[in-house]
Amino acid sequence: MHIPPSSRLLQNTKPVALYSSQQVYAMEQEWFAQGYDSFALMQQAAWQMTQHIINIYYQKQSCIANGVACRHDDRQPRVSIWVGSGNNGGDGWLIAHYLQQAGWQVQVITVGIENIENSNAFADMDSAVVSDAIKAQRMAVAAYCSYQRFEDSEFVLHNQENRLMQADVYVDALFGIGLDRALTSIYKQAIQSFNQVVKSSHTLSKHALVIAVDIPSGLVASTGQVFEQVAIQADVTLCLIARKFGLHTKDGMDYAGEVLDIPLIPYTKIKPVALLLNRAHGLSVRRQNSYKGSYGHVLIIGGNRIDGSQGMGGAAILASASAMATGAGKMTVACHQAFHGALLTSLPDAMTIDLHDQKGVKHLIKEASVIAIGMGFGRDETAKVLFIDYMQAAMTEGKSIVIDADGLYHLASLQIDKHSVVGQLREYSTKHKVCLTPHSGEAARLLDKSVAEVEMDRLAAIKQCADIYGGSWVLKGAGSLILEQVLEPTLEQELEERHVYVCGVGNAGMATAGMGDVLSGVTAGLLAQQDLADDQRSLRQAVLIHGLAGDVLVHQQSCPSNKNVSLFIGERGLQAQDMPAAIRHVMHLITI
Ligand SMILES: NC(=O)C1=CN([C@@H]2O[C@H](COP(=O)(O)OP(=O)(O)OC[C@H]3O[C@@H](n4cnc5c(N)ncnc54)[C@H](OP(=O)(O)O)[C@@H]3O)[C@@H](O)[C@H]2O)[C@@H](O)CC1
Ligand SMILES: Nc1ncnc2c1ncn2[C@@H]1O[C@H](COP(=O)(O)OP(=O)(O)O)[C@@H](O)[C@H]1O
Repeated sequence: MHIPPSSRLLQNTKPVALYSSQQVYAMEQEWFAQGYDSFALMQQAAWQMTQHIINIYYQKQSCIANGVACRHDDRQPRVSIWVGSGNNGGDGWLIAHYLQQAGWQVQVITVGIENIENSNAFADMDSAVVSDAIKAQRMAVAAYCSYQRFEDSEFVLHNQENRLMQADVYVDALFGIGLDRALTSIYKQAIQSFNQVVKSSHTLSKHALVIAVDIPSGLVASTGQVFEQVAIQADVTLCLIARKFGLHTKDGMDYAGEVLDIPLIPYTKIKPVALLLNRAHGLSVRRQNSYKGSYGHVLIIGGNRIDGSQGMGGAAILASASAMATGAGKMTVACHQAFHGALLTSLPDAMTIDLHDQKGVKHLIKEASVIAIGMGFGRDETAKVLFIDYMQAAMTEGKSIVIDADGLYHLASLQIDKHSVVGQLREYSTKHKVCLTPHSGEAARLLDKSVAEVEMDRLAAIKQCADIYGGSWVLKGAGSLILEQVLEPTLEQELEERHVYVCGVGNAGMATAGMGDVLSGVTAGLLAQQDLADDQRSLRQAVLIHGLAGDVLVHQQSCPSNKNVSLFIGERGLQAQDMPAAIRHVMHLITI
């Protein structure tokens, strides 16, 4: 993934609107309803994609050999275009036709197409009975584009090394936004074969390029789901009409490669399902005439040790160190006494109290500006009683609340118990900041669903969480989703559907234990700093800072502004404990 350099970490561009397949179909229908022709749109799409393919290919040719420009060879490029039976395949046929006109050597591989029509090619081209995909196929066949049926050939499985099959560019036009379920056997086989052929081209050091038409086949555009890890592995996706949600969450991030937009039709009024964020809000510098009290007091409640089981003191340490790294003024940690020593060794700036000292903790809840509860809090009955008690105290005192991990576990079981605290929290969250930060497993429990059901439709899951429990939510994972509560909304805001945001930063190095505790700390630390504007201390800002900090540790180019800062660690081996230093660095970079 391309990571922006520090000068581009700030939010100076508009978030990218993301749409579902159904919405893109609706845009097309709006366009056709105005009298525009669908086949003309397909031709336009294919023509523009052809130009992109030519440009990308030659750009790549001139960049190989370690950035030293070298002349590409004189032979015409070879392209292998894999087409399915729908309109995505239609795009592929037309691209084949146009590339052949441009002098490229073209080979079309068809999948799932019974009969290739090669007679009477243009007799009924204007007829509405003939689908756009068939029209496209006829045009390509009439222009003598060579083609082969995947089903007939058995070629891929047996002749992967066959030089005839080797190409410089592979175009995937098997499925576009029409893919909505797990692949049937022949398509699965075709996609696996496509990836294998590309791989064998790479081994012949051909620098083969894979370009997906609209969306890599195998990836569901509305959800980002790939079934059984079978999808085209694209270098570039040429995204038609509007950016698809599935390209930026879950598996989409692994398969889409670089995404280039080909808008084709003008602005639509259809509201996107989500907005992609890559930039954080800039932070103002602190006032000189300020003191620790100006930047809030965070109370972390977590880090418990249940008798006879493992302790989770690290969760509280990571959360508190991260909150301090965002610039919170003061920190108290209510954790099991067994961890006080360890906590003070790593974070001497924190104050400590025993998690089980109910009177003392409730007194501190009064003092604090933000309560973050649940990280390593414990799941037993005693912990549940404490959770209810501390939640009620925090609500009575009107505090901002962050709930994570075991806090979410208790919330889910209190929902099953029909405990009044759930309703109270829902009501409370309409007037006060409440942030809830589950991963899919925790969300599944909160929704009484399986993890697979949550993963199948993460957008629906985060909306259901917000509907049931109220408050602002992040559904963590690759391409975390964020849905924020508007406090005391106007009637207009109440009627308007809220935006879901997708976090466009962060990396797989962050898939290690404790990263969620870090996020809770960042969220609480920002909330505490009331000198910051609402957007600057929002949940989406916290998720962005957390992701950017992960990127600073993994991608050297993320922190070029300060050559003296050496935070680079790399993806494998990144640990949650590395994050506070990177958070501090990001906080500095985004201060304007
Ligand atoms: N004129 C326009 O509107 C423009 C459209 N454009 C292009 O059209 C693309 C959308 O085309 P599309 O709607 O035909 O869908 P596409 O992805 O080609 O395949 C649908 C077929 O797949 C089938 N199918 C689904 N899942 C399956 C599975 N798991 N296993 C097996 N089969 C499965 C499904 O079957 P069904 O559900 O009907 O049974 C159906 O037959 C879009 O991405 C863009 O590239 C551009 O040219 C711009 C102008
Ligand atoms: N592949 C990834 N890409 C981007 N962010 C990730 C990835 N894997 C994990 N993260 C982020 O790291 C954090 C992990 O949180 P969580 O699963 O709660 O960890 P833990 O419970 O161990 O603290 C989340 O914010 C998540 O979005």
